[in-house]
Amino acid sequence: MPCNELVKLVNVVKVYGSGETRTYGLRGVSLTVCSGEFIAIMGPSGSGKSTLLNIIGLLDKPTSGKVYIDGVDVEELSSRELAMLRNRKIGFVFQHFNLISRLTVLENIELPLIARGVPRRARRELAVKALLRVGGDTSWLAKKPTQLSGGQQQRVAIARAIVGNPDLILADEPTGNLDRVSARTVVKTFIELNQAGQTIILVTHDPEVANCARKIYVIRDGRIVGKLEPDPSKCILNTVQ
Ligand SMILES: Nc1ncnc2c1ncn2[C@@H]1O[C@H](COP(=O)(O)OP(=O)(O)OP(=O)(O)O)[C@@H](O)[C@H]1O
Repeated sequence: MPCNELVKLVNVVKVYGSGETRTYGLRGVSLTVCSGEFIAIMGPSGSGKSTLLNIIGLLDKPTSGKVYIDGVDVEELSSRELAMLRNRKIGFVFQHFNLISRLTVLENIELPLIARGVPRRARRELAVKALLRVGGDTSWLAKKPTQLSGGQQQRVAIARAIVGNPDLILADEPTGNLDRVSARTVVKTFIELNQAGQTIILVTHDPEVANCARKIYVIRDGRIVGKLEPDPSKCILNTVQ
């Protein structure tokens, strides 16, 4: 199948600090992600997984190297254009959900649409649709995030990530804070989104989550050091009853 290059990194290096505190986040990563892929990134603590995801997600800039999103060289963009590209193309899911506690579930899900100027009624419709798509319930809409369980909060966070129909979902340890049953539900949601055509890049420590992806990259000490073939029989959907 031809590859529509949604993400392309060329020799990306990220250095934090300077002088004695100089630390390498990434030491030269080249990576192409085609539309429709579902990639897991695994590696030990401090290997550069979050740095990589933040650079792909345009939350951070490389020290050197190139980042292209859907063919656009992001270095050429103003900060406003960058924010617009991020808003339209990328949805984020985090380990700690990162929902805003003083807003309701509905308001949290609507956030990416507010930045785009979508009118209120259309926002609500899209938010409800996104919530139902991830297995959520409309009775959650008026609640505050803390009134929900961890697994439910993560579903709300996924709804927020997909509400604007982004090309790419980036998930940083999305099951890291969940019990096994909730983790399973969240992974099932990602699989369904991917089967519907969504591109997903997911960082995880958990082999039972990585084995649900269609490709696994291993990162160590700031470099992609290998690619593993996922074993679906060891995917959490097939191991947790
Ligand atoms: N803001 C920062 N300032 C200085 N060093 C940083 C910063 N962010 C990351 N690093 C360093 O960069 C390296 C890669 O960190 P990163 O958080 O990307 O790893 P990780 O694989 O996501 O780790 P974990 O699994 O523990 O979350 C580590 O040595 C880390 O200490």
